[in-house]
Amino acid sequence: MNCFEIEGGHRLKGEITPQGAKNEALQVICAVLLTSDTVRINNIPDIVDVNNLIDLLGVMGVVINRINRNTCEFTAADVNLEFLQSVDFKKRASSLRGSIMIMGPLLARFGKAYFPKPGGDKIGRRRLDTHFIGFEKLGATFNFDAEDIFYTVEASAMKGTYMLLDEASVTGTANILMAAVLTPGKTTIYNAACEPYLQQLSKMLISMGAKISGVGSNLLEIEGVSELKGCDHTILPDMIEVGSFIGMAAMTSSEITIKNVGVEQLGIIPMMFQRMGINLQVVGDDIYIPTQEHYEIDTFIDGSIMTIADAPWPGLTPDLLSVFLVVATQAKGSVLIHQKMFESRLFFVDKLIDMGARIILCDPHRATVIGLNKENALRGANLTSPDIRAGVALLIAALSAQGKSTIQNIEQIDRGYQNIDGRLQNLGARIKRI
Ligand SMILES: CC(=O)N[C@H]1[C@@H](OP(=O)(O)OP(=O)(O)OC[C@H]2O[C@@H](n3ccc(=O)[nH]c3=O)[C@H](O)[C@@H]2O)O[C@H](CO)[C@@H](O)[C@@H]1O
Ligand SMILES: C=C(OP(=O)(O)O)C(=O)O
Repeated sequence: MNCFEIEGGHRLKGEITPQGAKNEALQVICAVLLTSDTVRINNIPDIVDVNNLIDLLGVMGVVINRINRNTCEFTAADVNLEFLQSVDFKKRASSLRGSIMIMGPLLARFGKAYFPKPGGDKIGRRRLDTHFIGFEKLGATFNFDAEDIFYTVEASAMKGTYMLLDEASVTGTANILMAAVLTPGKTTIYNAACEPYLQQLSKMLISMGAKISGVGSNLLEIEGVSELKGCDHTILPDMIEVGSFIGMAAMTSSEITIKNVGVEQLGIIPMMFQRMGINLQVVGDDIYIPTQEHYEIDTFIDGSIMTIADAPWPGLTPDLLSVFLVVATQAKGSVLIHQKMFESRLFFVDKLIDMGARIILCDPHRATVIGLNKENALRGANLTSPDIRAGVALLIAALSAQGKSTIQNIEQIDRGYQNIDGRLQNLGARIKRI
């Protein structure tokens, strides 16, 4: 097991370019199963979760042609459906969460799909009801083997319909959308998630011949078509990486330019960092963060302590709350971090408290952070990364801390961040993989 050894307290400087978005990659790579034609995808992040999904498709019979580190061609002409019952399939599919999105395409194209318990971050209960209720509405029958934890959906004929999702699930919407594009008739999905990941998936499906309207809203209308063709798709920059780098620059008092961020698709992320007092400037499609010795958290207009909470898009993505929390530890002022969606994502604050941060964990969903205003640096510590985003938050804390830190379980960070140590070394970070 690798770990990171970090000597903190040094400023960083230079330019960094975000990788392609992990959560978009997982959607659009699953979408290649919708056609027997070749689909080319550019700007694929070279990260563990995405590589596991590509390998899974490969063993399912999809022909994969890796053009270079970040570009792949996929041809799903012969998919081996029998493999979906094998032990190997169960093992591979359950190594990540995003692979659940093979179900919609398989159901639409072959009339059946199977799935074991999905993997992904252990950040609280993560139900799949929305996915399966949606498939059932389209006419599929659903079976859940509770002993084996194995999900089955089958349909001899599906038909477009109206559905109101019980929640705006990101992967659920993607799964139902991919099933609906090949389902005869009109499907309406209300309370659809509308993250840039889904906008990009829709854009790709439209270029494959799908008929979708309402892209970017929570009301998607789909007119089913009988087949889809190949396409060439480019993944957006990873907005979670962009946010992580903004937080890192502020915490380490560094001057950093984040290149080609896809600023139009960042939603309220830059504004929320500005409310944390961080000076960031949008220059073309780059974000420039000058060295800042101090940053002061805004209050609400009435002077009360600000709350930073997650919400379905275009609200603030839950995947950045750990970064906002760590950034607040060195701000001037106080903030309440409210993680509404997940119930086990804030426990890593214990480690920040060990490093000297002033945080009160009010309950599993809420933490109050009283900023140190950089008057006392955090102390280096031995840390373990509990999940992908807490892992990055701890990495940022370690880079800002006085002294040496080690971070164990960095496989969690590698799931979502491409060559993070190498890219941070280029900015002058003293980080070693040992
Ligand atoms: C592979 C992938 O793309 N993973 C992302 C995806 O996971 P995923 O698609 O699994 O997450 P969902 O959107 O289904 O749900 C996430 C959590 O939020 C809750 N919920 C969801 C919608 C809603 O309107 N209200 C609500 O409370 C759910 O009950 C669940 O606890 O979306 C999450 C929410 O942005 C992100 O954290 C994950 O990184
Ligand atoms: C929670 C995340 O990922 P996953 O859904 O793949 O576990 C994430 O990307 O922050």
